[in-house]
Amino acid sequence: MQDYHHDRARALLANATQIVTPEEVQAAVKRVAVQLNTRFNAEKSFPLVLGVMGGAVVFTGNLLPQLDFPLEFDYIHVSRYGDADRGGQIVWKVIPRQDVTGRTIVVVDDILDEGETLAHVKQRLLDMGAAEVIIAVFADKDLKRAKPIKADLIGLTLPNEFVVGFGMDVYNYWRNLPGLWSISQADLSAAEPEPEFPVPDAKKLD
Ligand SMILES: O=P(O)(O)OC[C@H]1O[C@H](OP(=O)(O)OP(=O)(O)O)[C@H](O)[C@@H]1O
Ligand code: HPA
Repeated sequence: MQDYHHDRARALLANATQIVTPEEVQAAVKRVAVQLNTRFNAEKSFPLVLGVMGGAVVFTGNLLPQLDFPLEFDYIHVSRYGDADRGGQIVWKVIPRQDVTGRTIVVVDDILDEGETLAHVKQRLLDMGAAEVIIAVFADKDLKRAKPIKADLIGLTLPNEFVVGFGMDVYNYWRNLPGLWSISQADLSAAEPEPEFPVPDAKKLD
């Protein structure tokens, strides 16, 4: 079992391509930190920063020590991809625990992909009475189509590929990489499996 996961994780990475270096990752985190500092040092507020677990764990851990204004931190836990490489139902594992009524909330997440997760999170916080919800993402995936939500702060823009590293996983592997890697299309579940036996011609089945 351990061997299986070890070998599978290594094989996925061996087929992957590095698209962002660790240095570029750190520069992106800094860009988001500078923008948040500029904004929150200019106003006397006390935002609640909410990391969206689990993907945001690395971005949040790198970002928080670079923020230099008073804030409160907590996390929420929402998942839409689970163990898959395609989004499905949104599952809340930890809901907001603070009273968010009237507060400015900064939601921190690793990636805005189709935008379903963060659109849902933002709406839930507004429904709970938050005054303002600011979305800060490490990465925004360029899908070349409209999304249900736009991030207010973006560290970097990624191509429309399935990416791992800096908190992002494929099948729960490789959240720990300091740079970003694009997983080979052939390794994703959308890839057509080779038929084991010749597939009968549909016309001959009537
Ligand atoms: O924009 P979307 O298409 O909705 O996808 C973005 C979400 O997907 C990932 O979470 P995931 O559901 O994989 O859970 P995880 O954070 O535990 O990896 C990521 O952390 C975002 O929260
Ligand atoms: O490209 C991705 N990689 C990892 N997790 C994700 N969740 C949404 N998109 C992605």
